[in-house]
Amino acid sequence: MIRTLAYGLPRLGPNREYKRLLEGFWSGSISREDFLEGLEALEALRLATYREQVDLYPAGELSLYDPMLDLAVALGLYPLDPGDLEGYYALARGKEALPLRKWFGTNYHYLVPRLPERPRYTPQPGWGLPYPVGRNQALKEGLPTLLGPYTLLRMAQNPPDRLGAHLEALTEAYVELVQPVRGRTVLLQEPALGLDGAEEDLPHLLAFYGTLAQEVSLVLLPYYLPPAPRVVEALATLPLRGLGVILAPGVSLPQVPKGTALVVEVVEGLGVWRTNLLALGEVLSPLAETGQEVWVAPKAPLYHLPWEVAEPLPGALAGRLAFARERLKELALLKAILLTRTTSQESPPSPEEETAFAQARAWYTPPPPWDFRPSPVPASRPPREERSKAQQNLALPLFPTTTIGSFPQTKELRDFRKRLRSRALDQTAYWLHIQEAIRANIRLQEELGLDVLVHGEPERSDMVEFFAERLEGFYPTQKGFVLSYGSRVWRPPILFAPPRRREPLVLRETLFAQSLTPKPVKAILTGPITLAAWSYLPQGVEFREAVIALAEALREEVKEVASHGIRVVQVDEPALLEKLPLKAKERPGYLALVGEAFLRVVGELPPEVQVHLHLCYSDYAALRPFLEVMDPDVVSLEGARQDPSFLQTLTGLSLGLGPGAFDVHSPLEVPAEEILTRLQAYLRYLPAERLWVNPDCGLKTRKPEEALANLKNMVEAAKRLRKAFGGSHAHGS
Ligand code: MET
Ligand SMILES: [Zn+2]
Repeated sequence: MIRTLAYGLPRLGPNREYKRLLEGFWSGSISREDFLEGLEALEALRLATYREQVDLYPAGELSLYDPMLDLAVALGLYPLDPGDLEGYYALARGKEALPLRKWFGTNYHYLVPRLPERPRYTPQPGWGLPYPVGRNQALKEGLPTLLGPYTLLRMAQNPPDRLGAHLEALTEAYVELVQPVRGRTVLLQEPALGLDGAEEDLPHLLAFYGTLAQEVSLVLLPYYLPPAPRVVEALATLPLRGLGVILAPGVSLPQVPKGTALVVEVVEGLGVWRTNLLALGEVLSPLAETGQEVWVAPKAPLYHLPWEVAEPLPGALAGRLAFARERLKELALLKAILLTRTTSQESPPSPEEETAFAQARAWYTPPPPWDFRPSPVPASRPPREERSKAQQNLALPLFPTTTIGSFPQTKELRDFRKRLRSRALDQTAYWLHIQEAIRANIRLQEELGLDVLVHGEPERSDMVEFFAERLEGFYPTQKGFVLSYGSRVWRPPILFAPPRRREPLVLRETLFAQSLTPKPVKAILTGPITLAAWSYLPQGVEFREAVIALAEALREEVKEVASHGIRVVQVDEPALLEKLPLKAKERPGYLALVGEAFLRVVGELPPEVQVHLHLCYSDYAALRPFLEVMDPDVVSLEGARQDPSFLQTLTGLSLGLGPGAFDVHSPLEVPAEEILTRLQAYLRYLPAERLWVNPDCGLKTRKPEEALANLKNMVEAAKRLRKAFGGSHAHGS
């Protein structure tokens, strides 16, 4: 028997309904009743969309904010009364909110729950299965679904050293959770089974799943990363209703007991290219012919894709993309192909079969070749002493002050951009407005007395989308929104051909800014790792290849910028550490790639050009080797919210370091006194001549008056610090 299973259809909805509902409810413009009704309608639409194309799909999947939070609440980690939406949202946003973290290397952020010290879990009535939204429908249709205990334990703020006791307690709790749907088929989502270390935890896991499988018909679904072969083999011995296996090169499908369906995960959930269904049919039909029950499914939940392809596409992309809804269609088509292959080998194909094959054939076109040959990797930059010496002509004081790039974006600016898009404003008029904004930013920075200036990035809607708009080979979508966290959405651009500069990327804006001031202005570029990480990659092209090609495009820009006399270049790589591979054996290769890509971008710059690297919040424990291979002159970090002791891991590196004078995510004013204390704390870990003074990220999301107040205080703090160090002698090393 062949069936289709899908999961994770975007809760955002076809027209960002989810965002509107959440934000309306939070702001008070949508009443509680209307809010819940709206969510129910959205869930009904999602179910109808599934139903139209696939056989099996989850019910009650529509989270109120985040599925991990739902699970944490259902298990009583944060006791809430039934229906206490205010309490729920207090955990998701606001002062006491749980921290956010990236989810399995994707761009979705989940709320990171805290496990109880003692393994005790008490399911909360009203928050478990069926979940608050889609409650009525969930009892009639679809598979009730839960995130599994292993994913909870591995992804928590405080993963336990030994899982045994927690898994034992969770067994009881999950058994209680599934009582309302006892005997039904339940979909347990366990992406963490693909992480390193799952093998060691197997005995406890087998006990857990084995027990739960006595209560419900259990479908166990790992996704994103293929679990180790030994893990798959062991899981295949359990009396499950279904076991998910990610089809990947080198993965062999396990033997499962009679009565267990193999959930073969075959279509992409993280990429946007249509699937070669005929080729897949060839691979799967021998399995289907054995009589094995097969369910075809995606390799990842579908919410990392936009809802559907809903805009006219340029020629190179037309007929080649599949977003979430198209993935459902692919599963249906694949099923049709498999059915005809297994039933009618002997007899001539029926008209239906012919249609299925014809459709599958027309569905897919092979990708054009990735026509890109990188130039040789440049030799490493001149030694640091030579660079430091050459950079003394920047004439920077001790504790140089700077910002990370973006200045507050006003509504006016956003309106100008909208009007440019709709052609109500022409390029020339738009450029005049941008110049106006740059002029104001430069004037402000000079008045404040900052040392290294920026143009303020008024022309950028988003640090990736902006570059995608200016590089050939990228398609920045109009309507391809996906959820980032909560109600926040973004539009990942699609890289479909080797990126080439169609026009200068940052040159015009940077030179204009530099023309207004004698102080050095930084040219600021989003780095190749981040551009690749926050885009959909070309079909059949590895992350590595995309990164190298992007680095090459940036290299040209950087050279041009320097040849026009710009003396400081900053590469922004906020995605650097979040892209650190989840599997330890892939990390050395990644480190090498990061080093090579950075060198390709800045390696040919003369020693007098100062190279800055900016990184956002991440786990800095892993940072040091990256700074060693990248070897920037200055690095700025998003560290203002961390304990300064995180710098311990970076002592002895001979580069300028700006760990962050204040947190840009808070609207609060930080007094100069407090900033000074923070800077002094940093000086416990690094020598004075290395400390840079800067906000910990861009100021784009702040109100102008908030940014101004804190920048003023920051410059004041730097001045006082210099005084304490006996005046402002030149910066050097
Ligand atoms: C998320 S990192 C942002 C860096 C960028 N240059 C900015 O200042 O906004
Ligand atoms: Zn940042």
